[in-house]
Amino acid sequence: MSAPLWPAPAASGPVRAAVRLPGSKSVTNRALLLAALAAGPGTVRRALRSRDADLMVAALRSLGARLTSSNDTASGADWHVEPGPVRGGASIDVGLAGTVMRFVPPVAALADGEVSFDGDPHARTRPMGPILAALRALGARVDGDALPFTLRGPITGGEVTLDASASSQLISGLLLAGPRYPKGVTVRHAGPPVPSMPHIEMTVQMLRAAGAEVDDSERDVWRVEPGPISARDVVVEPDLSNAAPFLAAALVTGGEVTIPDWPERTTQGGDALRELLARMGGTVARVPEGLKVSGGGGLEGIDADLHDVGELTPAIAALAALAGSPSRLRGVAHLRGHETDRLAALATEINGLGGEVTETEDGLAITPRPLRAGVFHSYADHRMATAGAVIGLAVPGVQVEDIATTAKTLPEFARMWARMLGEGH
Ligand SMILES: O=C(O)C1=C[C@@H](OP(=O)(O)O)[C@@H](O)[C@H](O)C1
Ligand SMILES: C=C(OP(=O)(O)O)C(=O)O
Repeated sequence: MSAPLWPAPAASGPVRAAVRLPGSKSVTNRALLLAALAAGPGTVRRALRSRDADLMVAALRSLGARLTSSNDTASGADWHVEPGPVRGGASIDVGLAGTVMRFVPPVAALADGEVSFDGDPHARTRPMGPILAALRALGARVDGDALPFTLRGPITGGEVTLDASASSQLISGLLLAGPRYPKGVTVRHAGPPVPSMPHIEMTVQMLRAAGAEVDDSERDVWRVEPGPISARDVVVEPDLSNAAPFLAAALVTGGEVTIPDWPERTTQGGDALRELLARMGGTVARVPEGLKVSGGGGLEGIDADLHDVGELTPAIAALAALAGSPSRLRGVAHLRGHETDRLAALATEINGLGGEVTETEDGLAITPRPLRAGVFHSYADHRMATAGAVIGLAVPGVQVEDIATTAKTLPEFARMWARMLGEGH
């Protein structure tokens, strides 16, 4: 049975809007996890409320932490987090959340007792083998190399080598729990280059901010010393990856979109939108309120290596399909292991509307063609759904299947999109 179809609104003119985005998924889930492992109670403010964040909250609760929210709205909350001894006996649902499936097992490995993990059907195909093997090498009993699996600690930590070319999260997960292992942890990567390095920098920076000692001076080696994680009051930045479809709308419609509170400095990969959108013809400016992107000067294709910022690929591919010249998106073979095989999904769906997209070994070659009305399937992938919305701005009659899947990181997407299009007309 297929999910409902959402008629993607076509833009009736240039959009002019300010779009306030909820907190970053990546920062929220790291901050909640570190707070749950801290030496005392702490607070995570302006945290994202979404499926992935709620799954993290539920996982940490079932491992023994107490989390209570205030200022709770559909898309944000302040969490008060009281750590407790990490306990076994839990059954954890990871949904389709990479941050939950890769970050929580290393925490569960602190417990003296069995913890079982499972998730959505597609989650069972996402790469987990290297992190489970690493936990096994560090002394945990793990049955299985993918979801579902059960894990039994406690582990003492130490040194481990793994191939993290399929996902940076395989490293981030081991590092985040690392200070709590009696011997700390040394993680060595051996294999093709690790993608999404800004997300590992985010992990290292957030660990250091929480008082952990991290040595990342040698390429592909990370050492986390054992020690307490400090209790803190953390404020989560807006989700810059989720800014992508909204800023893309400025380019597609020749309008202007401002994202308030764009951080001056950040480890979020989404910050690369400033450069990518400028290269595609946008005018990008920091303004007192945040970041403003204006279109109107044409939409050009791009040849870009997105290895560090793979999350942005669906939005960039949507823009590329509407551009005035061809594009090559490179360095993103690992997207085949994301929420869905994003390279296949993007090629199939854009081509289904009359486009010309071919998969390459590590990305996509996109030749713009006139597109027509049709269904854009989302494959339970929030970023496929929002890519369909971007194309729909310029192509009347696009229907995105299962827009509700945006709840993974942005439950308010459809309402925010409508509001953006309503403003300024
Ligand atoms: O650590 C994180 O918060 C993330 C790391 C990246 O994963 P990959 O390295 O698997 O691409 C990114 O794509 C994902 O959305 C979030
Ligand atoms: C790859 C993504 O998510 P996850 O955290 O589930 O890996 C994403 O949000 O683009």
